[in-house]
Amino acid sequence: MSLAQVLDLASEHLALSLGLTVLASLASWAVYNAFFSPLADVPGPLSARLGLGSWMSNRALSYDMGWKLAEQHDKHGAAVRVSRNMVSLVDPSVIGEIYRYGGKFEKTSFYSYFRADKPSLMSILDNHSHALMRRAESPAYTMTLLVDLEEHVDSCLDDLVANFDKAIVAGKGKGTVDMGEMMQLLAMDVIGELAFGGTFGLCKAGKDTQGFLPMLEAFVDVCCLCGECSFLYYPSQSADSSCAGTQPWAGLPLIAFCNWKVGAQGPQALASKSSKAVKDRLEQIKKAYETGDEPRRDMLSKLVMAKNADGSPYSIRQIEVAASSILGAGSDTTAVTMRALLYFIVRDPAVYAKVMREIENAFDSGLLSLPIKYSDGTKLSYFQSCLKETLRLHPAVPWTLPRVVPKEGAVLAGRYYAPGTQVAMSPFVFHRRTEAFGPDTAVFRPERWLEATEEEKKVMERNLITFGSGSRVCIGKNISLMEITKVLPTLLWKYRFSFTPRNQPNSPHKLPGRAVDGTLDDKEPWHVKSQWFAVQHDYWVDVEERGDS
Ligand code: HEM
Repeated sequence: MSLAQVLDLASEHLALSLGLTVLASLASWAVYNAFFSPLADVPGPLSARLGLGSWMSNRALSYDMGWKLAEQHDKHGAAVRVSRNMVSLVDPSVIGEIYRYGGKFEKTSFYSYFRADKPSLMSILDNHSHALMRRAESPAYTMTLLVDLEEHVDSCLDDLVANFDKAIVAGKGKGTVDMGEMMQLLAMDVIGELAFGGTFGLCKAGKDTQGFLPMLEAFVDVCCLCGECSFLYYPSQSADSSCAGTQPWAGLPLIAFCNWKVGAQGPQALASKSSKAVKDRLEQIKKAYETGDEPRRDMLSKLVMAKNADGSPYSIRQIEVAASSILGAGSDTTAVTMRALLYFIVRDPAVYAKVMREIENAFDSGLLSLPIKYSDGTKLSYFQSCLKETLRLHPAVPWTLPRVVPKEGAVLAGRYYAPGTQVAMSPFVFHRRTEAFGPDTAVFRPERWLEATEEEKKVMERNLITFGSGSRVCIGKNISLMEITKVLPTLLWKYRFSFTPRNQPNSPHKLPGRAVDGTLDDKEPWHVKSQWFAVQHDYWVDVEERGDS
């Protein structure tokens, strides 16, 4: 046979050989993952056991993380393999192991997709660098500063209330408002006040004039998808990797997608607002030194004073990244929780009546007055137990909070996991397990927090992982609790709320009702999408003046 004939034959069969090679590689990859991987014995969906990595990506695309993962745990028990190398766990004993202070489990590179050109508290992976950054930025989150932050929440709340009043006038005594949007505008404006030197003016305008909402939504979509897509994921395992930093190739789809989905308006508005705010604040501080005036006290005033571990001051870019990450971490989460708390209260007439009795008594006795102080709102014990129960049943972040098993390996809930294995817990799934909160976990029952003994309360507090747990626990927890404790009692005191009926002419609803546990039901006032955040869409509420406020 001549050389030309050999080449002819080879090219004829090249496509076939290539196809067979790909098929054989995929088959051996799947066989290895299903039967020989160290996680081969952990049950889970077929695609995860075959190592195809598509199960988590599907959750990111289908917005059904919470209930799909809960289904898997109902079917398979306390440990579920959700991807080639990740196991979701729901055993209470592992919280302290995986997330504890001073522990060795680090965040997985999933979080690196939350990073801009510099790491933030949320996206930094290695524990040592995180501890240094947390120390540098913690003055922006102290309890003593919290009191100063209250007046900024009050001013945003005044702007929000004006929208409700306008809707009531327009509706001749009964307004209909998009509570989903209203709560988001408020939460964003509050972050503007706290971390960007002033409100974004969204509540005043009554709408998202800057395009922030679609921007944040697209950003989280891309983070979840890239973070779970194996072809983008595996090359970025190193601790300092980042889509927009050390791996610009991986950042390109992110930026392209954001621009395609929302245009550049949101990111640009945010970038120019943050750099102007930082420059203005540095100028103010300089002037304050000269004139002896006290500069405005907020989170930004603390961030501009932050120092790196070597004593050098934070660069302007570091301050901007810290402020922007506060917007990403603190606005959606707080808005989701405020919407859910109002939902759980209004949905049950007995709960609504009890909350109102408590608030009315507090106003009558002089415990509360407008503007409501956080320290007074914390004394509303029934309201506070409603808040706890909301944090349990509708945690703003239902996604798994994944960590890497350290080089020593780890025994978790009686099974050994090899170094490098990823282990995770979803607050949504865990909070609904009987091993975490007893037999009636699916029921909204605020009384569970009031009836519990001190010992039982301690266990429930430990099992409540809405804000994460241990060394990477949410640093903004108290800020959001302060905001919620001021806003909700004020709105409940001023207005009477009911869900806008879905089956009526001119109903504003556009999506089918879907509860946080995935149940499709037309009685639901909203449509929940469960991804990194459990966001409520299409949430319409009728609002009337209460009269005696
Ligand atoms: C109800 C409201 C909130 C919820 C449910 C929530 C939830 C969480 C969770 C679950 C984490 C841990 C993520 C993980 O371990 O993977 C976290 C971290 C974080 N949160 Fe929040 N958050 C809320 C409000 C806020 C607010 C208002 C701010 C800022 C003012 C904020 C800033 C942060 C930051 C900076 C981190 C990273 C902390 C670190 O790793 O040191 N959060 N949050």
